Amino acid sequence: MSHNIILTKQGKTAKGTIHLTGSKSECNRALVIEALSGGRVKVKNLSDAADTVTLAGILNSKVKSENSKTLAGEEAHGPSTIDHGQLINIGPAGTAMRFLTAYYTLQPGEVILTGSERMKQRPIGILADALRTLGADITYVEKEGYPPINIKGGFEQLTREISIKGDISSQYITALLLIAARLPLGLELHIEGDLTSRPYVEMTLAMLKQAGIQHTWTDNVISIENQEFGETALPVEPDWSAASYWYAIAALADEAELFLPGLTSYSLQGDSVITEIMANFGITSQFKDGGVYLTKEVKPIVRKIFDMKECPDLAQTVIVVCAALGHEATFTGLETLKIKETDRIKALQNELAKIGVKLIEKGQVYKLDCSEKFIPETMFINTYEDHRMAMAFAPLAQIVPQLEVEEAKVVEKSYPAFWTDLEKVGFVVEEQKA
Ligand SMILES: O=C(O)C1=C[C@@H](OP(=O)(O)O)[C@@H](O)[C@H](O)C1
Ligand SMILES: C=C(OP(=O)(O)O)C(=O)O
Repeated sequence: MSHNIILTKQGKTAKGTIHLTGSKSECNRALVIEALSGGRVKVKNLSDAADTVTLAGILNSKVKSENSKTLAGEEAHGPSTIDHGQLINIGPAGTAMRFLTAYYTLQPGEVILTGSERMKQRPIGILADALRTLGADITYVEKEGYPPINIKGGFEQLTREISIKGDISSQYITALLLIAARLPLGLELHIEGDLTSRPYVEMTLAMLKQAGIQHTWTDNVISIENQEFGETALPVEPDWSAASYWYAIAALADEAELFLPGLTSYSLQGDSVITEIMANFGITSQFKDGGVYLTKEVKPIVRKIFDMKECPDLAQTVIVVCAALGHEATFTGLETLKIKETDRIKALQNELAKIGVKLIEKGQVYKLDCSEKFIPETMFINTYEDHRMAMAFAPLAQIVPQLEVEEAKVVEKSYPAFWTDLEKVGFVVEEQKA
């Protein structure tokens, strides 16, 4: 049974303190690092994002490390033996799918990794090919290049040098970097073409460094030698992608005073660039008292072009804010949106049409046309099993008198407390059976 949410809000003032959960991206890296380190590295402030809870559950249930040998022939660290042909379902978690694909090539035994119906349409071939070049045994169970995949772990490494396309998903690169230090020959990764979502690769390397793993990155080549993890804690910051919805709420309010504890200006998360993006919409971010204060000043919006290549998860947030304000901006760097939880371009086009706004694709450039924009009395938001569709459109409840959002629990993927947090700043959230 799916439940929709009806959102209403009196007035256009947003005031309150919101404690955000930990970054799903940082947590999922930290969990894999922890598992590969055999407990030397410990994650702190684990997120309650469903993708993280799923990954933690899978990694924790596989700890049977006694007496087993790793690929390198040393004593195993962390999860290492797995039951023959075990089926592991990671649901809609893209990072978990990609990171575990690499992770299980190191673990003796055989697994089938699968996910939601959408996951079976999200490509994995580029990563599987790279791992096969290293020597891993990966085969496709259904469609070539897509999950589910069968992994026979514990391979003999054939080479340390591989090439990988950088413009489809940075998650493939992260997956390889996470296991690199456990490869007997290490890894020399040549990134071909443009690198998309670059801050996520930087996050991976920064977290590995915190865990004692050194690297070099020269031009398009990242190298990591075989080396041991250090004994350390990996603290996780609150989620900046989640923070973006609070920036959107502030941007669509007349008055805002929001405090988001735990966020700092020196984040590993590229999505912290939301502070700069939203400055264009009159939002000031002041870092003090161990968090960030957002305030709003109504002013004309000048910036016309937004490149989302380094922060794709912010695209829906920023596009919806521009549409709601009738700001006809141009967007680039949206190519990867088509292979995320849904085809986010199509989903945006469909939902923005409900307020008369068009998102027009011209090659690699997307332009908003707000010439026929209107504000309906009620609006139904389809969410396409995409948490970010629900959260990016929810701020519109400040403008549209009644907003119904399909399948409220979709937000659990990254931000389970989203609806209850909205109530803290005066949104009225009512559950409605679909
Ligand atoms: O590595 C990560 O944690 C992520 C990388 C990005 O994916 P792509 O590299 O596929 O753009 C981002 O969209 C995703 O939500 C999380
Ligand atoms: C794209 C996302 O996640 P993933 O690729 O991990 O499913 C996201 O959270 O927006």
